[in-house]
Amino acid sequence: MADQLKNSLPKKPLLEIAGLTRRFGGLTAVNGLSLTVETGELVSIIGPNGAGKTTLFNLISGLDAPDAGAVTFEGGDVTGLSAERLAALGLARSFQHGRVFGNLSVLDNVLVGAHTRLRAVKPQIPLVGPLVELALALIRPPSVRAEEERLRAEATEIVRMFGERLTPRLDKPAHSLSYANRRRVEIARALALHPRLLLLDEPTAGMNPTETAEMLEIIRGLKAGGLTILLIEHKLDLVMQLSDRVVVMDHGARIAEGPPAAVAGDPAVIEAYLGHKAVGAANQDGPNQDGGRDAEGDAARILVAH
Ligand SMILES: Nc1ncnc2c1ncn2[C@@H]1O[C@H](COP(=O)(O)OP(=O)(O)OP(=O)(O)O)[C@@H](O)[C@H]1O
Repeated sequence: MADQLKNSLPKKPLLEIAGLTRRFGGLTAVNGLSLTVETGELVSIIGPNGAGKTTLFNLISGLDAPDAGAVTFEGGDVTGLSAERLAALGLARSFQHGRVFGNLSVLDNVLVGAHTRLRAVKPQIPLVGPLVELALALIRPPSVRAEEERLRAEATEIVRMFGERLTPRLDKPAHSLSYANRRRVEIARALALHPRLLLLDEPTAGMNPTETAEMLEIIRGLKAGGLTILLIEHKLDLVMQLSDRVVVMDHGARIAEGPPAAVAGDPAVIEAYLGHKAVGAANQDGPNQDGGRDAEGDAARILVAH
């Protein structure tokens, strides 16, 4: 009976953003944005350079606080919570330029994610708690050793998802890895948190077509496993293949939303990309000078071709 009642109630979205706003001086980077993500969905956020996508991620993941609006995660208000608290609640993210602990090995980077998760679920005893933890770390009783072994096995398993790219490098320091591999490590670390929601900020930036295709398969696998994903991605062919829904931002606001094919054919979306492309071409210091890539030009071509 209780189950029947539960099933008949309207399902709450996993993530709900309402009227989110962030200003930097006179610039409104995110402007009254509202958005929902349902459990199991893969929603992509696209938009030209400077549209406000990363700022939006920073607001959702607790790296920055909004000037107005609210973020609700699993039905609870999480607006303004710290990134660490949010990670403990199951909200993990990767960064646009990849952030790893350079001096730690691949495995230890991933273990950081697992430990963050464990710290969150363990009861914290005020004052004596840290002393008990220190004592356990020094004495390493069998129960602690067994838990460490279990975590290492789990972290190794996560790294194996990235195949020959990462598995032979388990013990290598992260600073010795290629850029693409550092990005993979970062995603592996986020997965070790056992996230309920994974935020991926341009996971294929700086990757060649082969690496991009590999990452597409990894994200596809995560989605097939039921993980809810919010993705920022400039490579629109990847967005078109992966997304259940696409949200298009420009100047901090949502200008379109819908299934990939519908969004691709939306004249406002094409205009936003082509407009930025024209500005970028006319201005040598413009946003298209980002690492020499021409993502907006590529995006505009894909949209027009659709
Ligand atoms: N800390 C900050 N201080 C001042 N302005 C900022 C700050 N962070 C972002 N901005 C500005 O806010 C706007 C949105 O930036 P944001 O990085 O969110 O865009 P984006 O859509 O992620 O762009 P890209 O695709 O190039 O990564 C830009 O004009 C940017 O210059």
